[in-house]
Amino acid sequence: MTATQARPTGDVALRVDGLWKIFGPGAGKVLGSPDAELSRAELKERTGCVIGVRDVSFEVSPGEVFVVMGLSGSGKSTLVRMLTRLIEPTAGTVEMAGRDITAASESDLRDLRRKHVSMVFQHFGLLPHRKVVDNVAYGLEIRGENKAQRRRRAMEMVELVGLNGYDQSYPDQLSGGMQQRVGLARALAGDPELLLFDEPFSALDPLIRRDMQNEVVRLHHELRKTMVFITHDLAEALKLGDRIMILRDGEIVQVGRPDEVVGSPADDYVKEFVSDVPKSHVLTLKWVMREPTAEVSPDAPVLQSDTVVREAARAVLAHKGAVRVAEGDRIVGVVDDEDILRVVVAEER
Ligand SMILES: Nc1ncnc2c1ncn2[C@@H]1O[C@H](COP(=O)(O)OP(=O)(O)OP(=O)(O)O)[C@@H](O)[C@H]1O
Repeated sequence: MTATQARPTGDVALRVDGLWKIFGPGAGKVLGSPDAELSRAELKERTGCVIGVRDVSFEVSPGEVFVVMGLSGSGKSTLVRMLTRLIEPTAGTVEMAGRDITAASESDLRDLRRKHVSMVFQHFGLLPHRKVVDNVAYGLEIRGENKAQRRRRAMEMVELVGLNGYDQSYPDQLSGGMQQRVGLARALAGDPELLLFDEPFSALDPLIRRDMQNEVVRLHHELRKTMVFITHDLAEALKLGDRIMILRDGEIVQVGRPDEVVGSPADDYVKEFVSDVPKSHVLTLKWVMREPTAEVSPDAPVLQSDTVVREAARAVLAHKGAVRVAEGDRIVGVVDDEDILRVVVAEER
């Protein structure tokens, strides 16, 4: 198994296997023919078909935040829409908690979208003539829940996303950030197993955007929902993702934890992406440590290898000489002032 296909073990919330989307007339005939080997540009030139997503496979664990990142046109929206079959895949399978979505009937799909999966979009999609509380309750209404129940739940969600006092407002009376909070509350109201975010904060001002990212981090800590989050912003991906999948031209370039993507970019495309990242905020000691040496005192402090460099800096700099780095109980390396400063100084440059 290659690094780009690294898979988590244990339970699986979402499994995507060999997923393809080819747009255009005759798209169904491309797979299984030699044309399937062509590059995106060559295929377009030869057949007029466009590859949206090419042979993508990955798994998401329960409670994981899985970020899909790539430039415009890399296939992010097509991929996320195929997960609930808002776009029909050309080939491949999608399984959610063991359910085969690709084989599901229309009524199963309706059920899936009403009860099990919620989506948050860039354009909030709020109903302008409904108050905040009624927008939040909308999905519950469609599900047929009674009025008292859905109102109670909607008010809980309004409070959860920090919109207390705005339940009777209309969407156009709220700022963009607040409208997106309504979108979040609406998505959470039905207690879905999986939340899909399609560039939800791209249209927001940078400060509001940061607030909303923090809000997602907070909600995730609180609710531990499985999330698939689409973005073209690496900083957002690093902040939110337990793992990040990087797409280019519809294909997977790399899947890994933030420190893996920054510490060991799969190719020049990813290297370019991560070149401006403040590395000390992302890299862990694992990426800067050296082999343990005999000179390191057995009394030297021990830090875990998954400690972020920036957080370790104070302890390392405060100690005279190298500190030890451990994985659990096992000492796996040493780090001294110079190793830390090398990362920090490179960042300054
Ligand atoms: N309905 C369609 N018909 C033909 N080509 C399409 C269609 N939808 C998407 N594409 C093409 O598929 C490719 C992937 O598009 P997609 O919108 O998934 O990318 P994206 O990464 O989400 O981009 P963006 O960030 O701009 O939304 C692009 O080349 C796009 O032009």
